[in-house]
Amino acid sequence: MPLTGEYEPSPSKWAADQAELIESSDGTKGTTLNGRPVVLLTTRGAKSGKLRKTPLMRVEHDGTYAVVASLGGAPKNPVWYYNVKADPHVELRDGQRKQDMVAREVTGEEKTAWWERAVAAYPDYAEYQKNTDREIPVFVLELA
Ligand SMILES: C[C@H](OP(=O)(O)OC[C@@H](O)[C@@H](O)[C@@H](O)Cn1c2nc(=O)[nH]c(=O)c-2cc2ccc(O)cc21)C(=O)N[C@@H](CCC(=O)N[C@@H](CCC(=O)O)C(=O)O)C(=O)O
Repeated sequence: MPLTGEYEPSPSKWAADQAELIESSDGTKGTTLNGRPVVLLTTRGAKSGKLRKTPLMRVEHDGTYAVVASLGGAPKNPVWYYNVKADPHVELRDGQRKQDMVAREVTGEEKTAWWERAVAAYPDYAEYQKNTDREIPVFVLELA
């Protein structure tokens, strides 16, 4: 069931602009960062109930996606992490394809495997993790 509701752009201009470019071009523009593919995650705000759209690096393996709550290695999780914990029903846009998904935070060996895939997709994640004591969370997205 697709997420419906009022969209509230991110106050982070660069993210909001990229989200807007991806959506307004039906996923044909704005889908890279530093030459690496970017996807768009729609979550439901845990307090406002509004739709939030968050560009994230594309991490995919055998048809399954993961998203990484890196926030550049900041000491705290991004807000969208808490939205997903509160309501795991998300929408993932990868280019022109949008899918309703259920997000599940991974731990242990599963996390280790997905972390390797994430770093392969976007090597900066390894740097971010080095720069913070926070263990950067990873969600696997499964078809709803
Ligand atoms: C700025 C903040 O955003 P955030 O959810 O913390 O997410 C921060 C970043 O992760 C986000 O900007 C990402 O898009 C940044 N980012 C990546 N961020 C990542 O964490 N990982 C990535 O791989 C990544 C890649 C990426 C690629 C391109 C790009 O343009 C941005 C990229 C935000 O939106 N804050 C809002 C609140 C949003 C919200 O969800 N509010 C909740 C309530 C929250 C609460 O108060 O409990 C609600 O609506 O109910 C605000 O301050 O008003």
